[in-house]
Amino acid sequence: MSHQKEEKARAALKALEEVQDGMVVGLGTGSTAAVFIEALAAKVNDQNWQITGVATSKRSAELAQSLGLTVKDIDEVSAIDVTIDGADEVDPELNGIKGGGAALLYEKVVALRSKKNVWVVDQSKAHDLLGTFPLPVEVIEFGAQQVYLTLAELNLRPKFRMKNESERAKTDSGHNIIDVRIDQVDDKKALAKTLKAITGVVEHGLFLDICDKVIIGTDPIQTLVKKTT
Ligand SMILES: O=C[C@H](O)[C@H](O)[C@H](O)COP(=O)(O)O
Repeated sequence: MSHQKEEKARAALKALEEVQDGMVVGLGTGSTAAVFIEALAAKVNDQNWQITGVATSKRSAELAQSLGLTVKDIDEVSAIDVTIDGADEVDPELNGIKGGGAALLYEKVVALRSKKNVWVVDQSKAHDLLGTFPLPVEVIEFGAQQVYLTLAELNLRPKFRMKNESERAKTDSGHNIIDVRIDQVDDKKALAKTLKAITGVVEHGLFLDICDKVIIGTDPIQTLVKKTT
């Protein structure tokens, strides 16, 4: 197993400690979240726990169900106790970039209704400043090129995410993704507002003030916890 995979697995397994019998658990998307889902399913089967999962993508729902976990739609639960998800980049204030796997929209919907959000990452995701990783912006198909032009006018160096040479990638909602570069942008909160205000933009992958805890799967494990003011 590669070093990075080992760290992802260590973080994902540690996150099991966040879950107790009876909880409704948000199931993130990506390779790290997948390890968590597998470990959670094993724990549930072993301990005979009653856990309800709320998935942040079709593939996480399918994985969880294939392992015997109960999965409900977000609109079928009254609350989500904790969500365990991966991230593409995280800073020391627990702000992050998500959506490398195109699941940012459902991930943000689930995260914003979760009592606690825990991210599981390997060391390569931890950065002092956000912006090394391209920021995904989810846009509706109609007029996507117009949004692209607007993002170019904002000097965000947009690039359509492609499925193959001729086809644009699509999210679970059937939207397109435009990846932008935000390494030159100092005020990420202002950028988040600007992006949300563009007609045609559904969501962006800046997760600001959402995460409560980051587990970095180094040996020994490092934990970052949100400072309460
Ligand atoms: O859209 C995908 C998600 O935001 C993932 O959580 C993120 O890309 C991290 O994925 P991984 O754990 O595979 O690095």
